[in-house]
Parts: sequence; structure tokens; C-alpha cells
Amino acid sequence: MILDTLSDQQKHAVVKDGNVLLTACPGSGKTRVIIHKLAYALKNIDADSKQRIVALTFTVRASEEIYRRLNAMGINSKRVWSGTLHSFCLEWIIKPYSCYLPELENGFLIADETYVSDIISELKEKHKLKPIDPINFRFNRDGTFAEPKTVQKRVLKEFHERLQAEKLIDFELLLYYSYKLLTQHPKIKKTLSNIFSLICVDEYQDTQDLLYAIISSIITTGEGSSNLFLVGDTDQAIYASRGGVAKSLEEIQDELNTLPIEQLTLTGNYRSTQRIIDFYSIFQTNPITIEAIGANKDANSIITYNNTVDKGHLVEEIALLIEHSLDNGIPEDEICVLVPQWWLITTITKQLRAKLPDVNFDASGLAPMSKNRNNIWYKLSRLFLTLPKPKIYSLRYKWCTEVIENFKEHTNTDFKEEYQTERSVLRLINSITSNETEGMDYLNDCFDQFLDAVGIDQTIYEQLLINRKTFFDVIKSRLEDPTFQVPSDIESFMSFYREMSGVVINTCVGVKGEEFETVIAYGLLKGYVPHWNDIFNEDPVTASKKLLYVICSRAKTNLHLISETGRQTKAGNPLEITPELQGLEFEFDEI
Ligand SMILES: Nc1ncnc2c1ncn2[C@@H]1O[C@H](COP(=O)(O)OP(=O)(O)OP(=O)(O)O)[C@@H](O)[C@H]1O
Repeated sequence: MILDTLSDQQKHAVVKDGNVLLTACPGSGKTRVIIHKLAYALKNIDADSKQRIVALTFTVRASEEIYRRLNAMGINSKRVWSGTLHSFCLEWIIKPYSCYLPELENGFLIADETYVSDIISELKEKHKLKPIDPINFRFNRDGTFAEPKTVQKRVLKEFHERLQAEKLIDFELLLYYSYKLLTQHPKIKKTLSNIFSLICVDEYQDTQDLLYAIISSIITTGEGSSNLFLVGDTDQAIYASRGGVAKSLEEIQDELNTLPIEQLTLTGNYRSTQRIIDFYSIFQTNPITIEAIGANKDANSIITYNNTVDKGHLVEEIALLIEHSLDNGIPEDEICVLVPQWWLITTITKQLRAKLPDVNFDASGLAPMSKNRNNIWYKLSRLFLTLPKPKIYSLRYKWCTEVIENFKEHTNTDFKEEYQTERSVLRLINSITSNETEGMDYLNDCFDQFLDAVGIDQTIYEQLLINRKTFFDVIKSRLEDPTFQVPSDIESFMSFYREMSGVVINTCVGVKGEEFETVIAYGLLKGYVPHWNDIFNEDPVTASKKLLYVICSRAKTNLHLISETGRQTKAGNPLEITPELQGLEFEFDEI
């Protein structure tokens, strides 16, 4: 029954025992296979056991989508743990075992990303680096910096001294400490391999070396009791300059020692028309023929390229393209505008909203909340800012589990007797309201009412207070930051969390793995695509080809590419068109 909607190749991948590396072209159903693999594996897990199956995703949005899809299939996802590698390490390794590591035994907080980028800007200035000079924050397996340059290393050293003095850890330290704990304490590996019977990794081609190290150390310890299911597409590897490594089958085999791993593949593309596929195949770095096999394979497809529109008329141009799709019956949430850099999301959303007042937009990537998703107050805020709709029930249930567990870790006590279960806590949260109209006041009020009801006096738990301050400090600084221009009222706060629908505005990384009828991508200029980091590092040609490949392969039917004129570098030089788009021999459409 679960497998009814799958092709034979997909079914084979789902039911295959043992370790599997599944590689396939865009739109071939890799994500669909992961969802079904989880559903299928759940059949073998006793609902009352402690066993879990894991799905590691590249973005939080993707992990939430997994819960949503399982929910939609009517599957109880209580035994599924899905999240990013960082939350996996925090949840399953760092939090339960930090007492074994001298660096963490006296307590720690996860540094807020905004706070980290402020420190880095300050240190770059001190060491006379330009803001755009890239720094590799990754650690090697032996704890040395992956960054080779001397000045950058000096910045890193001072950065880590600052973190240490403030008992903070960033995402890179989190991974390195996790790996260290696993290698120094085999008991931890053993426990985790007993818990996880299956670990699925989506988009493996963009994960870093430490992921392979961490996951394979758990898998090998299981000696066959836990299986690895790696899924990805090396042509879609767009994180190389930020430490992503698309390991080969042989390299992955080396990680697994003597445990066998089999490579499987999927052929055919269910997503896009043949015309779209033929276009983006131009950017392949490993030439393969991709055949459209979806219901829309021969549908009329429009591909346009505009390299003459001036930056001043860009919004008008994008608005026309959106209207063109809407006029052709394409629903709003099947249209996506891809921005070249995340900080451009606010401006373009505001401008498009003003230009198209009757159109809804989903710019959920731009919440006023702290990006520090591990902050306990952030987790609680999600429950206060979302409505208890059936569609997101399992997601809210999972958030609630995290809230209960996190409070227990912070306070070492349980909530009052009547609030010991997720259902009762959710009921409490759903019943709390506030008359405050400003987002921050509203949340503060709800938090206080919540603490009061569950019987926690926050003043006696230092970390709770520090976390609460960090959470609100970041919101405050975002509200005051003219580049963000985030509205401060509670309605706007809620709109960021509401099951938002409308034209999606996001970055290419933010919509990794997703698909839309129409994709409109602008800013296809050297410096954005390829990014400066890739230009300064090696091989900008491959980097920009892969980015273009990922951007264009999100489209099912229509693709509109724009390299606007009039953009400049900080030094005042014009940004050139992405070289891979210059002189393309392709018959673009006009609309
Ligand atoms: N067996 C199938 N029958 C019909 N449609 C399918 C089948 N498998 C996948 N699809 C559809 O094809 C589209 C692409 O699937 P999916 O997102 O899983 O691809 P993917 O390989 O993960 O793509 P990417 O690598 O680009 O993220 C989705 O709309 C999915 O529902």
C-alpha cells in the first residue's frame, strides 16, 4: 500500500536492506523515496520501543516538510527524528553527553548566528580583512582549522577565544565536539547505534566531511544493526566553497570500513518538461541524458532570459512575469522568485507587495525571530505564533516535545503534574492569549503566563534568563535594523509562522529540493552566481554551473532568468553577467 505510488526503481530503493547510496538526477523522486523509506522502516519498529529512524536534511524547511508529508500519509511519525545535522548533533550527542567533554562540562550556550557574524565583522576589520574576504570556519577531524590562510586563522583563533570566554559554541564547534565525543567515548556510539536502526541523509553532496565522520562512526559501531541511506546528486553540489564534499562511493565505502554499501540510481525526471531539462542540461558538469517522464513532459514550456532590464525596473519586470503565470492559471504557491542573496528578500518582497497588492507572498525565510533555532524561547515562540491546525499537528507536537525536554534540561525539574504530556502542554499553550499588540510584548506576556502555569520560576535558572534575553535582543535589533524593516506588530510576527501560501520568495539554498511551475531567478551576475567566495576560491566555472543547474531544475514548466544591469560592487565597478550565461546558443522565448 505504502509503495503503490512508486516506480519499480523507487520501490527497490525503499525496500533494499543494508547501506545504500542513492544518486539520481533532479526531479527523479529522491525525496519521495526518502519519505517512503521512512514510512516503510517504521513498520518494523515497535511503537513502544526506544528505537528511532532519522532523516537528516539540509534545511529546517525540508525536515518540516518530511513531518508534513508523513502526516499527510496518515503515518504516526513519533519514532522519526528529522532535522539538520546540527540539530541532530545537539539533540543526540552534545546535550546528553556534554559532561564528558572538559570544554563543555561547565555549561554552554549555542551562539546566536547574528551575534557570531557581528564578532566576525569586528575581527575582520581589526585584522584588515575586507567584509567579503571568505573564512572557512570548518574544523578538520583532528581539531585543526580547515582554513589555510594565516590572517584568517588569526581571526578564527581570536573568535574562538571570545566564544570560550563567553561559554558559547558555534555550529562548527558543535560538529567537532560531537565527533570528539563519539571517538573518545565508544559507549556513546554504541548507544546511538542501538537507538537508530536507519539514518537517511538527504542532499548528501552538500554535507561536510565531519558529517560523514559522525554518521559513519555510528553506523560502523552497529555492525549492521543500523543502516545508512545516503541520497543526493553530485551535479547539485553547491556548497563546495563552504566545505561541502560530495564523496564518491569508494570514499564512502572507506568510511564504513568492512560494511558493504550498494549504489542505486533512479532514471527519468518526473518534474520538468523536456524543454526545461534540455535547457538546464547545458550546465551539467557530468554529462548525462535526462528524460522527462512526468505527466507534463511535453507540455508547453516558456524559457526567457533578460539581460537588458535595469535594476531600477527589475521589480516591474518580475511583477509582469508573476502576472503572466497567474494569468495562465498557475497558482500563487507554484511560482517562486529566487533572490541571489538572502538579505535581498525583504526589499524585493516589500516592493512586490506594493506592486501587486492582490497577490499573496510567502517570504517565510525572513522572520524577525533569532536565527538561533536552538534557543528554548524560540522553540516556545513557534507554538505561540502558530495556530493549532490539523495539518501541522505532528509538527507542533514535535516542537512541544522539544520544549518539554529543553525545560527539563534547563531546570532539572518537571512541569506541574497536569502538564506532563505533550497534549496537555499544547492545550495549555492554545488556551493562553494576550491583549498585547506588539509582537515582543505579546510573546513576553505569553511566556510569563506559560511559566506561571507550568510552575517554573525562571529567575533561579541563569541560562533560561540569558537565553530569553538573547532571543529578544535579536528580535529587537532586527526590528531596529533599516535593512530588515520587519514590522513589529503581533499579526506580522504570526504571519511569518502561519502556514503561508503565496508566491515564494527565497534563496536557491532555501528552496533546495523543492519545485515550482514557474521559477523566476534574478541577480544572475558575477559575484552572486558564482558567489565571490567561489571566485576567490578555485573553480568558479563549476560553482556557477552547479548553481544554475540547481536553480533551473526547480522549474516544472516555466523559467525566467534575469541578469539585470546597473548593479555595482562596493568599489563602484559594474557587476558583469554570469559568464556561463553569456553567448548561450539557446532559442529563448519572448513574452
Ligand atoms: N513514481 C512517481 N510517480 C509520479 N510522480 C513522481 C514519482 N516519483 C516522484 N514523482 C514526482 O516528481 C517530482 C520530483 O520528485 P522529488 O522532489 O522527490 O525529486 P528529487 O529527486 O528529490 O529532486 P531534486 O534532486 O531536484 O530535489 C515530485 O513532484 C514528485 O511527486
